[in-house]
Amino acid sequence: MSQKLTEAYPYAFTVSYVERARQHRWRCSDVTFHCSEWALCQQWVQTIREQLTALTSRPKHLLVYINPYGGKQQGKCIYEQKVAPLFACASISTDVIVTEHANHARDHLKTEAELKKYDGVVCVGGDGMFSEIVHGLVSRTQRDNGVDQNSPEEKLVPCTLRIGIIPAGSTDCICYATVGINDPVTSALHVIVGDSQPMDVCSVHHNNTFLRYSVSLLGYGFYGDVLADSERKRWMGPARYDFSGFKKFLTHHHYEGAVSFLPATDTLGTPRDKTRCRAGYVILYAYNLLCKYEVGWGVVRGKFLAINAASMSCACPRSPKGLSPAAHLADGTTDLILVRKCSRFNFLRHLLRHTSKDDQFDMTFVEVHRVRRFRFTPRHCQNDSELDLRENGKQLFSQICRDHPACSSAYSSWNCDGEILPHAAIEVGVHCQLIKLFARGIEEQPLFEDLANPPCAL
Ligand SMILES: Nc1ncnc2c1ncn2[C@@H]1O[C@H](COP(=O)(O)OP(=O)(O)OP(=O)(O)O)[C@@H](O)[C@H]1O
Ligand SMILES: CCCCCCCCCCCCC/C=C/[C@@H](O)[C@H](CO)NC(C)=O
Ligand SMILES: [Ca+2]
Repeated sequence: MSQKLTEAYPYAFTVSYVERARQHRWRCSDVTFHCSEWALCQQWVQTIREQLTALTSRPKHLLVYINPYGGKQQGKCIYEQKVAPLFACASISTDVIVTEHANHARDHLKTEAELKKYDGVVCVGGDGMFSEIVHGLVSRTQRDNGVDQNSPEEKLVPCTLRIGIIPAGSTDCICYATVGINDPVTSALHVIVGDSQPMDVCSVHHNNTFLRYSVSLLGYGFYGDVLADSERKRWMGPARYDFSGFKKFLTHHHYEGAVSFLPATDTLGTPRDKTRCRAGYVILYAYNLLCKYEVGWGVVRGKFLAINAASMSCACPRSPKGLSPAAHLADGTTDLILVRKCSRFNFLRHLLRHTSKDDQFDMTFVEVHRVRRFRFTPRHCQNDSELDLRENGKQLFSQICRDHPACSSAYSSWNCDGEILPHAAIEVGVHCQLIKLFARGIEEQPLFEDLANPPCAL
């Protein structure tokens, strides 16, 4: 809210508010009120300020990290031109750090940042930048609470600070799947009004050693290969995914192994539901504990083109309904999608269904399970020297071996939210609602917008 004293209207004040626009976009609008007397005008201004200050869910001081090299390298410009003026208008003060190298934000959060000073952390970038913030905050929280991240069975302590995402990346799938659009102004307004959306986080381990956290996609086979190839083509910007996607589609590699999983039989809903995760979805019973007892584990062995675990829909501009359209953001489960070896034609049909209304799971070579934990063991894991070399970190030799025609199709890599994991054999557990975002989930489009959604003052 701001107070304007112009000659034409000496007793006037202006209120800025959020207005809903098309396709989940939010915009900031102004309305100016005129008063007959100065004192009355002051009384209004003071009362509105008091009301706004009393809203404790709204952040007052934020720590902002900008990745100047994400997506089309517009992060700094997007923040300065579109977001900073809105934060200033809402009286939010900020400490801004423009990152100087990869993992700058993660390491700063993990060790240095004075987190007590802030009401939230905002990242300007893509899914990779968000992942840095998650790793920094989750690791810091576990360290501060004496929790050992290396134990796959450990119950992790939830983070208290909320995270805001100002989209400036290539895929922006986490922003898209939690807000409904990758639009910097909309995301800034969700931060300002103090929205809160809990979110699940998967921990990924290998041999009782912590590797990484994942919130969107863990993909072996097709999505792992696409990522590995596209990382070498970062100079192409977001188009690298299309190029590598086409290339890897033609390559058509399959990978052998066993997937064991603990089905989430006690939750409401399945991955084949027609219902979608939308704003206001309430979890009736949330698991924060990882299930210790290995009862009811299932095993699927075979040759796979893709093994995907989608902890959220993974909707993005490329695929507006996502890899698993009915997945939920905060139900403590991940949707395990197994695409068995099939013809190129059938795989193309499956991929194209991500972009249409048809069910991508309704195919004989695709199966999907909603799970709380899973493990993957590649077929040659026990005695294959290539894997031992990779897992010992001898990356150069491993790369030479992978490029050799005889070795090239034995193992893929895991795509973990856009980062490549160094191990093929992994164990994954879902930690229900470990983090919170400045978001509210995708809103249903109301029939009568004005009645259903009263405006919200900044
Ligand atoms: N200053 C920097 N220099 C180089 N790399 C950086 C810097 N800051 C962050 N990074 C790294 O850049 C990687 C990519 O960033 P980001 O996720 O923002 O964009 P993107 O990969 O284009 O988008 P998306 O992840 O949505 O596909 C991240 O993994 C992050 O660790
Ligand atoms: C030949 C036609 C192909 C059409 C295929 C459309 C399917 C697109 C599905 C995209 C899902 C993206 C899931 C998001 C993963 C992110 O974690 C990661 C990091 O940003 N992005 C990618 C591309 O790996
Ligand atoms: Ca989930």
